[in-house]
Amino acid sequence: MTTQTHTDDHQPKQRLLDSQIQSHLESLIDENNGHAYGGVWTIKTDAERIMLTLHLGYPAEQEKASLEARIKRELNDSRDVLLEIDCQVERHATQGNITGLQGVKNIIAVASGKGGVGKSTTTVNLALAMAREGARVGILDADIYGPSQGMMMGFADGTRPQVRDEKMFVPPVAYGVQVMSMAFLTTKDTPVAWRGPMVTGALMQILTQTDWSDLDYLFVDMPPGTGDIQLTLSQKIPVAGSVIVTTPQDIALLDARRGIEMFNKVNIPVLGLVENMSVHICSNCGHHEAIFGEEGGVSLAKEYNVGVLGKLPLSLAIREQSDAGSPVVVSAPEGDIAAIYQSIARKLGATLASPQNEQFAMPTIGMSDD
Ligand SMILES: Nc1ncnc2c1ncn2[C@@H]1O[C@H](COP(=O)(O)OP(=O)(O)OP(=O)(O)O)[C@@H](O)[C@H]1O
Repeated sequence: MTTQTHTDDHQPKQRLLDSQIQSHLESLIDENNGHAYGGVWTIKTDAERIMLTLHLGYPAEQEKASLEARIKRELNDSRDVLLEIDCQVERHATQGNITGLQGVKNIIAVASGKGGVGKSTTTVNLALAMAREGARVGILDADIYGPSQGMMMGFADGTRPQVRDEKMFVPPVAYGVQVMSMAFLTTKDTPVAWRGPMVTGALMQILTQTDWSDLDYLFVDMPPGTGDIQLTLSQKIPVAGSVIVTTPQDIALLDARRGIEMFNKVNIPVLGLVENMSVHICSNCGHHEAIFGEEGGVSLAKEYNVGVLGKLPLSLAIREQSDAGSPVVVSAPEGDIAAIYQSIARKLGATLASPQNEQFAMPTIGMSDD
């Protein structure tokens, strides 16, 4: 089997048998999870074209063009290569197999060990990136003490969800994403000095009384930290997987460690870390500077055997666009930063859908130490 990665125009192109195409494609590595694609291809050929359908359990629409080009190079066939991606997101196991939520296939909790690391910004851009990959997506802003999803998604102050049948909230939609937030139900004067049980009770009520419509992924922007509220939510919300947002700063890493341990305790797979504000790129000269230290998230990920889904630079555009209600993934979708969020979204979907994760999602026996 030839596995050429480069073609040059002078090299005579080959004409592969369908079985050869099949074995090339099966051994191709899925860059979103590091494993070979295997038998997920439908192949049709004629005199001029190789028509491929890739069947995936996660959305990857934004990767289509680059993957098609990669396959063209790999096969080095004289015919044209046309790629379609068919995505079927399945419902994955929840912690302890607790009952899932109507209208939602998979809930992803986005957490951080401490406040201010960019968890909400990451959630909103990740959700929008997932939608651009072709998934149906929602966001629940559970960051009760600083709900910011409404503002970042461009909703006007005072936005309220409609109520259906006097009991279900219809989530407002922005950029194709369904959003619910405590901020839609309260006023600025509502006291936020609620105690834990009130907070978790109110959030569970919003979660279950929202008429989520046919979502592949619902991102829950968790309250920052790893206290009682977070632990209770992690036990009650039927979560398929979690993402931890951290900065490379030591203290944030210590806190992120607590986040991983909290999810381990309640048997929620940590699908990966997002390292935020990992380098500063000078807007004048383009110089990269790791102001919060280098590779912190990577070493944490190694220690706990979780992957780093991606790293975001400290960037003025990320902050300004979120504040303006038009996060960078939708305001500059072709830019370098949007590309990082797109890659994180695909990796997240691929990690959740991988068979390795299903094994991890099974309840573990005899592991608990408390
Ligand atoms: N990569 C980044 N580059 C520049 N600014 C960023 C970046 N990520 C987040 N920010 C900014 O940092 C501030 C804090 O971000 P954000 O509100 O997302 O953090 P958080 O972890 O959700 O905070 P909290 O938990 O307190 O709600 C915001 O002003 C946001 O715009």
